[in-house]
Amino acid sequence: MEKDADGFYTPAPAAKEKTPEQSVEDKEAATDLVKSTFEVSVTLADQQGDPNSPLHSVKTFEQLGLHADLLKGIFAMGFSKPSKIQERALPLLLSNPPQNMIGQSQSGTGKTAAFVLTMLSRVDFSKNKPQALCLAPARELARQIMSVVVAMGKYTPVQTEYAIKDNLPRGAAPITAHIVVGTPGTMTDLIRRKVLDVSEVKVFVLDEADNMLDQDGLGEQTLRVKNMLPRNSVQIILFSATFPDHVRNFASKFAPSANKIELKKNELSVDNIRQFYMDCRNEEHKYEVLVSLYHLLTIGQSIIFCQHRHTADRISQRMTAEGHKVASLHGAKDAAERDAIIDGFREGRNKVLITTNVIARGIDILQVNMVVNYDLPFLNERDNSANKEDARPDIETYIHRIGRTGRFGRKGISVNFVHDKATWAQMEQIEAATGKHIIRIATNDLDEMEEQMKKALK
Ligand SMILES: Nc1ncnc2c1ncn2[C@@H]1O[C@H](COP(=O)(O)OP(=O)(O)OP(=O)(O)O)[C@@H](O)[C@H]1O
Repeated sequence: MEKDADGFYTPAPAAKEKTPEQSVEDKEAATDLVKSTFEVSVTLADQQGDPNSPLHSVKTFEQLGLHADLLKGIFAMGFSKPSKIQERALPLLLSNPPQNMIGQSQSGTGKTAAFVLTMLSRVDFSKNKPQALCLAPARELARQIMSVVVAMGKYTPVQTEYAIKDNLPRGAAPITAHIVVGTPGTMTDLIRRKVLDVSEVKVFVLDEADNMLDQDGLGEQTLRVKNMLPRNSVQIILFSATFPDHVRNFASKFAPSANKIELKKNELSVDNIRQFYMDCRNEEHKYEVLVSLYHLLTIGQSIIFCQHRHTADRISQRMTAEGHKVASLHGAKDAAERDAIIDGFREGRNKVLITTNVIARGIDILQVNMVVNYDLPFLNERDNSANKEDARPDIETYIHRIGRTGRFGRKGISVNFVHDKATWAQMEQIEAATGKHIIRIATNDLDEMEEQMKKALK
């Protein structure tokens, strides 16, 4: 086990709309910030290897022996040095013969670039066939991953295709693109319809892998895709900020003999996200408190998470009727609308996004400096135990939700609304599981909230 204690993250630039040039400058400045304070443990599939050997960690992108066109793409994105997970994962991901990887690192620390670079460097551009597939749990995340593939591959001849709903019409010609990114249902459908020929696939990536493998969620569909791929010749890459025990075993079977990079349990969320809670009297009071926070929510950008679609719709309609500008996004909206809403938010046209767990994972919008858990995430959804005392908090989803702020060393704050015994108990369990203190802010003291917010974001 290797320990790093290089210091804390430093403040992010003010949240304003940025020109592409400014974003690149920000990222260059940010590269130095992700000197993590967290511990990772590296377990090599080949037990003879020494995980602390310099060969298993790089300090520069140049050391990776990447093609010059890829290096050019990386630098054009404003990345000057690899982040910790990239330092550790990339040498293992790129070594030959290819080896599977199960990689864990906190939210916003640069996992995407690690797997995108692997896909791009393994593809043979002279073959017009799909060679790398990447699955994500939601179309918004698939589109974001694709934007990284396109940016990083800007100076390569890479061709890409989406496997997301409403992208390819019935009767579409076979895909000739090298890299296909999508969601598992559509990916399965395209393979079955023979629009996607997988015979040349050599890299298979699951982003948010614990979610993709969860038996109660997307696990079955993901397994179906894997079972259609060539046997034994595909490099399987699993990445997430969380790998709860109940999926770890399955992950090890899914990606056999994988190199593993793991976080310690109390290192699951980054320290640069300050966590608060507000003690509301009841459901209606939650709404009033949210409205009273509107000014603070719009200082930068913010995401409000609800457990149900109807709550997201209801509060956004009410707030809109009362003259506030908010957008709402959830899985019941049609594909085109979802794309327009997330793009509008990404571009800063909307500053407050009210949503469900659909974008709890992976979404990377640097200007988001506040996350509100209007409802805490909980499990036991099927028994409809929303307000029952036995509703267990969904710790992983909580970690991912608050991770929508505090990206790549920036600062951020999260606020939980608690309003009864059950939500109190859930929050205490979250505190215990993450080992992070959640600070109370009075609901009637907006000045304190503003003060705390300024302090946290300084
Ligand atoms: N080496 C780097 N230098 C500068 N910026 C980087 C570097 N690597 C990644 N980034 C930036 O850091 C941000 C977070 O990266 P990314 O979205 O890959 O995080 P993640 O680890 O996948 O997070 P999550 O667990 O939430 O999905 C992105 O804006 C990305 O462009």
